[in-house]
Amino acid sequence: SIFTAPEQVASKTYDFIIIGAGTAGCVIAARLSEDPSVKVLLIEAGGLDDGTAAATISIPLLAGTGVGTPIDWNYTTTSQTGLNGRQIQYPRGFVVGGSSSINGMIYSRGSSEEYDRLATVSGDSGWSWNKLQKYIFINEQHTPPWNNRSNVGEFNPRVHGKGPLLTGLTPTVFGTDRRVIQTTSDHGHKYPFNLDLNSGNGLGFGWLHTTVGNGARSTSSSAYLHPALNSRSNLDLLLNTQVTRLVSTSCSRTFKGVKAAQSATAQQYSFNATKEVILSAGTVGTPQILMLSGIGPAKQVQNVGIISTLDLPDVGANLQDQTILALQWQVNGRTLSSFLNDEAAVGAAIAQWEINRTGIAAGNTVCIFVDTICFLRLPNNSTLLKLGDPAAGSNSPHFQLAFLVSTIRLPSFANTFFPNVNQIAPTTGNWMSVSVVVQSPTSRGSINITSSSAFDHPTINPAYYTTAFDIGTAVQAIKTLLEFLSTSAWNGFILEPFPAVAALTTDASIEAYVRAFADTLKHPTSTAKISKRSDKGGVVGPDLLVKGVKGLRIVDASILPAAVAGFPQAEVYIVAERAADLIKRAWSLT
Ligand SMILES: Cc1cc2nc3c(=O)[nH]c(=O)nc-3n(C[C@H](O)[C@H](O)[C@H](O)COP(=O)(O)OP(=O)(O)OC[C@H]3O[C@@H](n4cnc5c(N)ncnc54)[C@H](O)[C@@H]3O)c2cc1C
Repeated sequence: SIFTAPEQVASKTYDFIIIGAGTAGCVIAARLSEDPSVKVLLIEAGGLDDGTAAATISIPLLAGTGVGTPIDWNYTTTSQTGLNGRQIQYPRGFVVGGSSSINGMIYSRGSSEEYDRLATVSGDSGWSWNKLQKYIFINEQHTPPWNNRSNVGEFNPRVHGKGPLLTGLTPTVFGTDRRVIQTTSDHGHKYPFNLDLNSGNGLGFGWLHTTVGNGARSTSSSAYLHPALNSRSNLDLLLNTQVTRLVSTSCSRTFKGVKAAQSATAQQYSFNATKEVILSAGTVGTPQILMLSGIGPAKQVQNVGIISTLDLPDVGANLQDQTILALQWQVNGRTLSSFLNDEAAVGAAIAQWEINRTGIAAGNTVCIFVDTICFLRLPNNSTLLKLGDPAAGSNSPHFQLAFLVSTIRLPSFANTFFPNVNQIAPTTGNWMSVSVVVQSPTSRGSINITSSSAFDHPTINPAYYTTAFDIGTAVQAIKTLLEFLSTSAWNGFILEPFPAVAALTTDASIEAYVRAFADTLKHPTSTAKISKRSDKGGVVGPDLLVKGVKGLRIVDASILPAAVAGFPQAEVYIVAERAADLIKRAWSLT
């Protein structure tokens, strides 16, 4: 059943209570409720992914437009010293499906070494790439684009499974895509083509999967939750209700319930879990709820008047996030701006989508869609590596360059201009944009509560570009991009750089550009990171149970030990699938 207020929920006792119907939470809810003998309650702060939200979420053309709307938590970071003191808008999904309902839809698993690192830091080989294969296969499924364009030679079918999460490649090859691929064929030793970046080999240039299938966005809600809700009576979803804190049994650290309310002034309701409470509130929400419950750095918790239950210093610490910024060139080709600025044309595309989920709107995202991408390492002789190598291994990337295309990817069209923060897109000319991401940042930030109320936003401080490695890697990434675009495939296509890009002639000018324009890529992780059960540091052990307490598990991006070498949602899905299996085994469920 679906409830819109806590008083509607007749039973206050369930076997499992899951906090947050986001990317991970929906997977856990759907998998646990496969066993008809258990009752599962899923509590979500946001609303259902229907009504007006449904179009924003489902229509690929509109992906990205949920940011800054009521289906976004609309957080803001603290002033970032590494970004000239700027504060950054910090989106997170506030709706069923969580961030999988508002994200950029890119599906990229990263390198196998990343999962092997998860196994090493947790001391559990079950988290290794090889052992996780079965969970990857029951999660994801490659599907053809809406126009059935052949994807032969653009991916490896053997590394994709039969799961409910639908992914696919672009419906139309774009001129820029062809030039990227051409460069890999002209200079394969330097710019190697990778048939499938989801194969565990996460380095090189290749085609990018997105979570789009049958012409629509696939989310953890559409893939997992709704099918489960539609077919089972042992799963309840409570909407518009925020968990305000976890409740332990008296005089013990066994967590057997939650308090929840619809606003700071509304009545608080209690719900009890006879088996487990599972926290899936995300990298921001999870440490916030832990601290509100007295679990976290004792001093921080006490500062806002909460009694410390368990001094766990790593709660809210180790925040890692990646940044994005774009470089733009005027090119010899038509752009899509006229379509995107033409309300009637966009309206017609959406009307066509509503009829049969085809056409331009069934493509991919409107402003930062990527068909081709590369994940690269710093040169082996880079002095930056003397600072230490934060990548998961020697086959894992330090940075990413993504070749941005817009919604209509007809062969004769060029890319549009992707403006950085505070940049205004030119109204004339045809533009190509390429984004730059430091994949393995060493800067560490934090999440902290500001009051004892769950309804006050926590402080979010990603501490961007506060290490020499991060800024140096961004500079190197931009230099690599400039070199890549000077190869022959781009001759005659690139006319001239945007003035701000033309000014990038020295390391100092590139660094200034990064600090002026870098924005969040919206990939925060690691605020409740995993470690060996015997390790003093970390928040959860290899089974994702919170250290030092009983009955409480965390399953979301906060447990990841480090920023993801691909894009995080794929890894969150994979972690959630294995976590569901661990929970089922712990309670002998089917
Ligand atoms: C705009 C945007 C673009 C992105 N683009 C990409 C991309 O293209 N590819 C990619 O791989 N990743 C992308 N990401 C990141 C990716 O979506 C996230 O890393 C991933 O979805 C996180 O999953 P999660 O389960 O940890 O958290 P979420 O999916 O965010 O789920 C957390 C859920 O908990 C709920 N919640 C929080 N607090 C409470 C509370 N107190 N009570 C009840 N419920 C609560 C939230 O409302 C939410 O539904 C993007 C993210 C954003 C925001």
